[in-house]
Amino acid sequence: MTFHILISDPLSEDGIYPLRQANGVNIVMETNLTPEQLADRIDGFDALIVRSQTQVTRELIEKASNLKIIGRAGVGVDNIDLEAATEYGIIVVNAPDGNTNSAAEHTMAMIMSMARKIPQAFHALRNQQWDRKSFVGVELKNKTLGVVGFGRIGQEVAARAKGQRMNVIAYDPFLTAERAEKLGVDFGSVEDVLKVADFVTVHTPLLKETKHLINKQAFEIMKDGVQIVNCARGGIIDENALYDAVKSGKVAGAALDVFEQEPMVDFRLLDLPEVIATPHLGASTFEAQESVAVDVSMDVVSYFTTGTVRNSVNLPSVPKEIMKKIEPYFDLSERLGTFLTDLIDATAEEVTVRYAGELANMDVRPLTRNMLKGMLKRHLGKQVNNVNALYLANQKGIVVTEQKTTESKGFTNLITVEIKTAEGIRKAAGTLLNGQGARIVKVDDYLVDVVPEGHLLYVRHNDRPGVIGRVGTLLGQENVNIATMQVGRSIVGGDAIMMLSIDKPAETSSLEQLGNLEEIQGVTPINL
Ligand SMILES: NC(=O)c1ccc[n+]([C@@H]2O[C@H](COP(=O)([O-])OP(=O)(O)OC[C@H]3O[C@@H](n4cnc5c(N)ncnc54)[C@H](O)[C@@H]3O)[C@@H](O)[C@H]2O)c1
Ligand SMILES: O=C(O)[C@H](O)COP(=O)(O)O
Repeated sequence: MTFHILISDPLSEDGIYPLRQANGVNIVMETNLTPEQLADRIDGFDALIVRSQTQVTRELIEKASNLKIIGRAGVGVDNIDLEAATEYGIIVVNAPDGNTNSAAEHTMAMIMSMARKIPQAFHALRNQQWDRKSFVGVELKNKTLGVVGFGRIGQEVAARAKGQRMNVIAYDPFLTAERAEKLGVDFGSVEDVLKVADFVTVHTPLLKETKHLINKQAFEIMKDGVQIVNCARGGIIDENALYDAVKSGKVAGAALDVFEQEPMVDFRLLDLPEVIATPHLGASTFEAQESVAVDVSMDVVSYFTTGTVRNSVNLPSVPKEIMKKIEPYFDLSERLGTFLTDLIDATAEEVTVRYAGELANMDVRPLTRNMLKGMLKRHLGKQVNNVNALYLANQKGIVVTEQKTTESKGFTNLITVEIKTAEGIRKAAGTLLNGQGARIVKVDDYLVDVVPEGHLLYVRHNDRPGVIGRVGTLLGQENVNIATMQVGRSIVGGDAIMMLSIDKPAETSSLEQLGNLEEIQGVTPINL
């Protein structure tokens, strides 16, 4: 049987030698196809290998009736419709480590070029102007670099910036004080970073949460004369807001490798002399291209020879027999992870998952991974799945422990998730009720009975007469319909909680008003 592979973006020829050496493969390289031509060509291929340029849309996937694996020779998978790929049973693999170094080096090259106005000076010289006055730069030494997104590339950039004698302050939802100390950087909230940085560089994926993370308000809190870099993804910085901030003089320099639309169509930013740019070249080195092509080719070969892959972005690796028994708990596990993450406003350091009842006699590792997926997806987005969740948690320094006991306190099975942060331990327990689906039955030490889906509000309050009524009245006035309400308390007149299920997410202003009500200690929205 022949395995047909289409490579639709330029890949290093040296890097695809694992494909060339494999038996039974037919490799087609067509790197100039329009989306329409690609859609016409895709049927009949077993594998598609891309970089960031090919848009692997749902429409394309629906036309690809033989497609089994998509290889992304690079990190970002935002050009691939992962939901559609998963839905159609197509494995997506990427090459997460292969271009880290090149992207970090490019970021430093951009920072230094921007600080010393090298592209502008070169441009003038090319035009035969010997101008030494217009291009006075600033030193990096003793300046503060703010790194937003402290993953593989963010950390490599920080290490290089320290080599330039810069101070580094970073923000990442997974960065703890201990880890920051170990890596020799300061850390704080995203606002802390933006307020003190002389240079800001972003290294997050493009997610719903990071879209326009650097916007008008973010620019307002930055130092006057700040310089800003985006070598991660177009869209993390709001380009209109950046244009205004540069025009007003607030931002003294911007270095961009990536854009909201690629290939670029709106060149307005480049009219500004303070802006320098490259056309998405962060990973464009011989070394990185060879490395990502080798990684992704090896995974494609491994897939069609053994059925296994190393860097899956969407493949649940669960043995069939185990899957059948524990499958009903997959969704509950994931929701418990997301529920607790929404509840906690601090970085997870340790996670313990306790399985009680019949589950204690089974291999529940896939459930733990699913819970971690629920926990991590808020910040890592689509790249986290059942296969890579534990790896990613460990990479973030989170210690994960499973515990089992056959005693389940009245439930056939009970899954309790406990998350330890610098602020203490929070926990939630859930079960499947016979015929009635999933329930969260305990939050911290409060007994509840909550269906873990939709929009929830977790309200901490003092157990006093009239509080529940006031909450109901206010939400009514705000046109928020309460579907269900659960109340739990420690002792009469002591601390208590309300878990409300509401029909639509509450506006920030409604949450603020709720939080200001008498006897209310705090309100946390949870979206499952
Ligand atoms: N310009 C290029 O050619 C090029 C090359 C390689 C990678 N990239 C892009 O760089 C980005 C980072 O790549 P990586 O390999 O370091 O990924 P990574 O997954 O190792 O790191 C991303 C980090 O962002 C953090 N994060 C998520 N949401 C956040 C938020 N709201 N605020 C702050 N941090 C947040 C995550 O916790 C994670 O630690 C990706 O978007 C990738 O596609 C661009
Ligand atoms: O996410 C990535 O790996 C980079 O953006 C590189 O993209 P490229 O493969 O198109 O150079």
